[in-house]
Formats: sequence, C-alpha cells, structure tokens
Amino acid sequence: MKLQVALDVPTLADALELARKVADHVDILELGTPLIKAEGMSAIGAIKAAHPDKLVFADLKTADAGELEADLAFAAGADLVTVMGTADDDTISGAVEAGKNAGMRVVADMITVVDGRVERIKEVSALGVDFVEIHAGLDEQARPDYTIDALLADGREAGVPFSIAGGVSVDTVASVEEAGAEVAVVGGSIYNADDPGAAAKAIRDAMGQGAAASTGSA
Ligand SMILES: O=C(CO)[C@H](O)[C@H](O)COP(=O)(O)O
Repeated sequence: MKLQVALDVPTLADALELARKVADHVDILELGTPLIKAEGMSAIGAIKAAHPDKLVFADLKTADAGELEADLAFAAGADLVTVMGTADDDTISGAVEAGKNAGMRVVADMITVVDGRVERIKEVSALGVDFVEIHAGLDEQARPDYTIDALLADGREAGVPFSIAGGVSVDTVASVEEAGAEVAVVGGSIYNADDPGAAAKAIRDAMGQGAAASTGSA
C-alpha cells in the first residue's frame, strides 16, 4: 500500500514547506482542492518540479467538463487527478479519455456517496477509472458518530482497486492496509501535527513498510 499526503494548506509556499518535511516518508503528494483553487493549476507543476521522484495527485474533484479539467491538470504536471464519483457518467468518461491520452491516471472520488456506494463504485470502475477513492470528507468526519469502518467495509465488498480517505491516522492506517487499499490518504493527521515529518514517518512505520520507495506507479 502506498501513502498519500494531502497538502490541504492554503498557499503554494505552505505546500512546498509541508512537502519538504514529509516527502521522505510518503509516495504521493496531493494538492488539495482548496490549494488548487487558491493557487491555480500552476501549483501542480511547482510541486512536481520540487519532487520529481514522487507521484503528484491533483484533487480537482471535477464535477463537469471532465476531459477539459483533467487535460489541464495533466498538462500542468499531474500524475493522477480526481473526478467526482457523483458526476455524470460522460464527465467521468471524459476524464478517463484525458488520462488515456496523457498516459496518466484518473481516480473517482466517492465523497458524498453513502447510500448505494458499492453499486456506484462498480459503475465508475466500469467507466475506466484507475481506482476509486472511498472518502468521507472533512464535514462528514466532523459528525460525532463518524468512524472509518463503513469505508473499509465498502472497499472490501466492492472488489475493485481503491484508496481510503477520511481522517486516516496512525491508529487506523493498519486497518486500511488490511482492508486491501492500494493507497491510504492522510491529511489532517500529518498537517495538524506539531512535527509533520515525524507524523508521516509514524504512519509509514505503522504500515510496516519502512521508508517510502520511489514511485513509478500506484
Ligand atoms: O480531500 C479531502 C477533503 O475533501 C482531504 O484531502 C482528505 O479527506 C484527506 O484529509 P483527512 O485525512 O484530513 O481526511
């Protein structure tokens, strides 16, 4: 399983600083949606230029014009982009087409899909996305009864390649790996830590894989 850090910070300068602190311990550097909105697509290339040995993930959360938005992110240097799992099937297919043309990968973000999630995961997988991100967003995580367990159960059941995002921490990353995820996505547990580098290393160690390898593929 690979470890992806979500650089959910407001400026490119903050993202470059955070990436520098954690890069030794992660495989994939994610530009969070707010960062891309604040800084634009050029931030993708800046992160890639600073860390050419890492996969760069642009969390576009595209809801329409899938081919156009994915094209822009791939041209800017992204290795992977997200399209919303709730988007129109043609939007998802458009992003998949852009991925094929660029030789890069497309991930369907299943955020806000709760009822019927396994069925929709299978549908978007059949449209050709490379994997699905089974995801509880920050607002869903803030509810008092939130746990990661439903995400893991749906990953096990769906039978397609998946990542997990939704407050993954040093305490839960082993269960994400045990569920069969290709990628564990971690934001707040790293960027809110007093020492983000140490937090990333602790999560990597909890995965039992030691230091991050060079990342030609996820
Ligand atoms: O995409 C996101 C929110 O929409 C976050 O990047 C993702 O949820 C990972 O962060 P955290 O570990 O804090 O949940």
